[in-house]
Amino acid sequence: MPRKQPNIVVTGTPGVGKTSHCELLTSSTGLTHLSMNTIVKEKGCHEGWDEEYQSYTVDEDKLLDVLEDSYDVPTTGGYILDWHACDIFPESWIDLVVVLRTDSTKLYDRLKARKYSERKLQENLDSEIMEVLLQEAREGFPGEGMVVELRSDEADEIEGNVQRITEWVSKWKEDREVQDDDDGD
Ligand SMILES: Nc1ncnc2c1ncn2[C@@H]1O[C@H](COP(=O)(O)OP(=O)(O)OP(=O)(O)O)[C@@H](O)[C@H]1O
Repeated sequence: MPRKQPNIVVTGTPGVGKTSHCELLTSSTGLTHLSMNTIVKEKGCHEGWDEEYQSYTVDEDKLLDVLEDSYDVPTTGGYILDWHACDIFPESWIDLVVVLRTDSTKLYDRLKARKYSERKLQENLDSEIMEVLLQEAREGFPGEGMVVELRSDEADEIEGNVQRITEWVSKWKEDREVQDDDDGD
């Protein structure tokens, strides 16, 4: 059975604005925000805390099992998956990948405000400058129009991005309804 609602991945380097976008998208689209950071922590999808990186070492297989078994992500749809990586998600689960991008000086300020270590800060800045997540998204989701790159430098850009994604969701649903009607004929 095809999904009645789409699944969207919102990805990007830490600090780029994923949470800020997802919170607004939840109310404008009616989709459910699933933060992988929260699920990893709450459902124990990890192999412990890494002191050096100040983050959990994620058990990706367990995380995918939880998304499938507890949330029915691939079959019911209707989720916004918020994660700083996208290559763990099977292509068949996902309808759109949004890669948020930001200027490195702005990212520096945002991560500095979080008191990231110099090493972690530099690694994330390098990742943003090298477009690591954009490449990952394009390789993992090669289908036409699957990956959208959006700027998240200024606060007022968030609203425009949210509007654009919300319009995409409406169109996706309309197209499915037309298809269902055609199949019913
Ligand atoms: N487009 C933007 N313009 C100005 N400030 C922004 C923008 N997007 C996010 N911020 C600010 O940057 C900080 C980080 O944003 P946010 O938590 O949404 O990032 P994130 O990508 O979800 O990070 P993480 O991956 O660590 O969860 C917040 O203080 C937020 O207010």
